[in-house]
Formats: sequence, structure tokens, C-alpha cells
Amino acid sequence: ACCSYRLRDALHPLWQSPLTIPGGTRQSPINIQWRDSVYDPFLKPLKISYDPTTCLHIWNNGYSFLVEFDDSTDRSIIVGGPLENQYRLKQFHFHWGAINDWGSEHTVDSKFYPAELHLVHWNAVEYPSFEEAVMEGNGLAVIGVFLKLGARHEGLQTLVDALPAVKHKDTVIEFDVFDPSCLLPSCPDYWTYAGSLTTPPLTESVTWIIKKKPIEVDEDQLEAFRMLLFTSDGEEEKRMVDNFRPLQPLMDRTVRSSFQ
Ligand SMILES: NS(=O)(=O)c1ccc(C(=O)NCc2cccc(F)c2F)cc1
Ligand SMILES: [Zn+2]
Repeated sequence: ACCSYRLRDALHPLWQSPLTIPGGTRQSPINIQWRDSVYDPFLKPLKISYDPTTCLHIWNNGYSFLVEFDDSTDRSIIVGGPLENQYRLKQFHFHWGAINDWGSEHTVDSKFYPAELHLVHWNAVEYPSFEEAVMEGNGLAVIGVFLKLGARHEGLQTLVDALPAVKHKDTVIEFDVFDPSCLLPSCPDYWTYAGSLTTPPLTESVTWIIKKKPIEVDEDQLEAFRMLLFTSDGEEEKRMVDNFRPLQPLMDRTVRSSFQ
């Protein structure tokens, strides 16, 4: 089962490089089996303080669209939770499906959500740059938030309205004030585990913090994600959909929960 799982895993169309890195023991994403997660009373509440003026631009990088932040100072940071240090916000992006039945990278009890938000932070206390932090076991902290189909999300709409301007790969638009904390559910509960980047170079440097509660977005907002393109202007159009990595084996890991 294991090798066929990896073979099927490796044949996934979107990923050119090997899907499971040789010797990878902490790959992401994973299925979070709620009943197997272990409540850790020593986990602290996650403290999030973002400065909306650190927002820079939106960029279609050919995998997803990224909202990038000025990470030259500690103005937008997270601290607490499972983290030993404070981590600086560098960018956030999403993963989504062609239809609402799938799209998230992580699953909960094998359930997919239509999309998943990743807020990417790096350990600027211990490392001089993001590029260095990406290579270290405690270099990154990514907050994952599930998106479910429901009411229109007013905070997300300002972002959705800008997407037509970054339809093609390698297009950028200035986006100068946005507070990503509006995209977080009010419930403080989360799961956390040691994992990796879910796109190449798949480095095992991420402390994942997955929020238990999803946020709600409406169909039009999901459709706006799906009208983006993987392809550059002038190339044959390929819709940017199903940009999520297949599930990876849990191996010798425990998922901890901040709640009972
Ligand atoms: N989906 S996710 O949240 O796990 C994820 C987060 C960040 C990145 C990333 O920054 N890639 C570019 C990259 C990779 C390595 C080194 C870099 F400097 C770099 F910018 C990739 C995946
Ligand atoms: Zn991601």
C-alpha cells in the first residue's frame, strides 16, 4: 500500500518534482484525524498582531496568488501558540479546487474544504532572511484557515475585486492596505504539527497551526479564484484550479490540539 500510495502520489499532474522528498519524515499536507489529536494544556493562545500598512502587492506566481508584506521589521508578527519565538508575516496565499468538493490541502477526518488560506511567517529572531529560515526545522510558521461555502466574506471581497488585475502568471498589482486578521475565524482553537512546505522545495521547516473553525465565503468569491490562470499572457489559457498537494503520510508524528 505504501509504495503504490507514493507512486499514485508521484503521478499527480501538477507536481513535476518528486512528490515525496527522499527521506522526508515530516511532509505536508496531512489528514487531521480529530480523535487522534492530543490536547496539550501547555499550548499558549496564539497572539496575532498585523499592521495593515505593511501590505505591499498581490502577485500571481503561477501556483497561486500571493499577498506579500514588508517583512523588513517586526510590524506584522505572530507569537505564542506552539512557537518558541515570534515570527514575521511574509505573505499569504490560497489553495482551491475546480469545484467545491475539494480544494484544501489539509483535511479533517478526511473531509476536504473548497479552499485553504496559508499565512506564511518566518523566524526573524534566529535567522537573517526568509531564504535561510526556509532551510531550518523551526524556520517557518504557517497558519492554515479552511474556507467553507456560505455567506459572502466582506473582508475577502477587497482582495477578490483586485484579482482580475493578476489574471495571468507573473502579473503584480499594488495592494497597499489590508489587514489579514480579518480572514481569521474568531474561535482561538487550533491543531499544530511539524511539517513542510507543500510546494517545491518541500523543505521540512514549517510549524503548522491549523485553525479548527473555517471562515465562510460565497460561490462568487470562490469562482473569482477559479478565473485566475496558471499561464502567462499570450499562452494557451489554463485555469488556476486544483493547486493543492496530495495528502502525505503522517509517519511518526502527533497532531496536538489547543482545545479539549
Ligand atoms: N503552501 S505553503 O504554505 O507550504 C508554502 C509557503 C511558502 C512557500 C515559498 O515561500 N516558496 C518560495 C521559496 C521556497 C524556498 C526558498 C525560498 F526562498 C522561497 F521563496 C511555498 C509553500
Ligand atoms: Zn500554501
